Amino acid sequence: MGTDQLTQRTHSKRPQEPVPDSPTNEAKSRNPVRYMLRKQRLMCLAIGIFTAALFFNVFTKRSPGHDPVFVSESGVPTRRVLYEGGGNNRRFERLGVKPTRVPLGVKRKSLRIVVTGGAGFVGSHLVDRLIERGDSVIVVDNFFTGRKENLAHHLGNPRFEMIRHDVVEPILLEVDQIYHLACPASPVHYKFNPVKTIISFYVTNVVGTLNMLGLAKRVGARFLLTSTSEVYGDPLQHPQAETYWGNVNPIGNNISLTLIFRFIIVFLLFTILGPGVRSCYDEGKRTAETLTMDYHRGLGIEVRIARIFNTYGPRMCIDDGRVVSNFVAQALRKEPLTVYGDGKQTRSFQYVSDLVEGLMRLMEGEHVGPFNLGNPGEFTMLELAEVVQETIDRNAKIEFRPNTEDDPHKRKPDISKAKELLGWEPTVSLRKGLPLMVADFRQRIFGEQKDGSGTSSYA
Ligand SMILES: O=c1ccn([C@@H]2O[C@H](COP(=O)(O)OP(=O)(O)O[C@H]3OC[C@@H](O)[C@H](O)[C@H]3O)[C@@H](O)[C@H]2O)c(=O)[nH]1
Repeated sequence: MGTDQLTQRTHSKRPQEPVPDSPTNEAKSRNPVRYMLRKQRLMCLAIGIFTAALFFNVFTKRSPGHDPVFVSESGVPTRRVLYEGGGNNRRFERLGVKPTRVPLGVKRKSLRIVVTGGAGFVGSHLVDRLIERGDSVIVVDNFFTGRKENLAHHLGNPRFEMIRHDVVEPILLEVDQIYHLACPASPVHYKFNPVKTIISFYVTNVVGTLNMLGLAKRVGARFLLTSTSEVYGDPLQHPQAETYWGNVNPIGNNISLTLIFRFIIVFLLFTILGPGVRSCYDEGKRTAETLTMDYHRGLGIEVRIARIFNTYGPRMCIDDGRVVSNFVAQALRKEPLTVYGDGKQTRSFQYVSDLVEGLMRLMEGEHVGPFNLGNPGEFTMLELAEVVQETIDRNAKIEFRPNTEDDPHKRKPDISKAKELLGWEPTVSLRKGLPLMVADFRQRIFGEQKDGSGTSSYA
């Protein structure tokens, strides 16, 4: 029976089956999807890539508008936009800046970066941005003016390390980039005892810079020096471009003087003339610039030089002695705002996030510098006092005090070079940045009052 039934079934079905005319037709008729996958694999792959690209472009692009501090009001994309954004790079090409675009799906190489003075006001904001960008950061700080609290939020992060170390001593670290910020920057610190300070300033600026340049040479790292607008002294050119050699009292020397010669002259002048002269800072930084360029020209070290103009923002030392921190703290404490001299001297105030953006662009760019990094908006000290009054307390009083010796009469950066070559310009106005600093100061001053001795002087 079995054999008969089988024979019959087979026999009866045979006429209904299509006669396969080729193996392709056979496969197509059995499973068309499988056929597509097997025979048109390339096409499928292309469709897959296209779909993935569409997905990542549409759903993973971050809007730069979520962070008010780092967003360009003028529409100039920030570094973050350069890395993650697309399409808006024609503007940079026009400016001659090479936009850095990482191919889709390929992660940017994480860098190892040392920041000297990284626990300070500017340094800690820079560290925040570098960590946020995905780099590993080692902070080297002697905590002379830097504060651990500025970096407390990074403790425990495996990409963050903090070393108590004075840059006047050599240090060996395997890093790709060195941001050299270590140096107290407030006139209060360097005007207190100039004769003594000149030595420590020269040691910090000269030996510290030499040590970090030496490190850059040993490990092949790129080195960025944070110099200062003070190198222009009391400028005779206004605004100051990078080509201006400056007007620094008391010797009015130029950058080509040799290190030892300059040191001896400045030291002797301090000893003879006594305190009151501010050039220990100016000269220290000018010498550091000279050394940086010498290492670049003579030894081929990759260097960058930033000349930083007056900067303000959260985490500034409250009793730093600089004008913005003084005015803000005084207004909050209901004390009179101390205006030195007639208050007609001018300065340009940049918010710290703008500076950090400029430093990072400079480091990543192709240009040695020097570059002025400052906000060209110019204010007299009386105008600044007015903005502080508007922001904190309209009834705050003004108290005039004698001005300090050699105080520059005016200062304003010409930032055409940074605009053109780095695609950088400040985006945070004084009226927008000041409230952010006030919020931080308010919290720290009144927080300190609660934790402190309990005096009612801040009430
Ligand atoms: O309470 C104050 C403090 C300062 N001032 C005046 O405000 C002006 C600015 O003084 P600051 O001490 O804030 O800063 P300076 O411009 O003198 O130096 C600064 O410049 C650039 C940075 O690189 C330097 O780190 C910093 O020293 C000066 O004219 C000063 O006389 C006041 O009117 N009242």
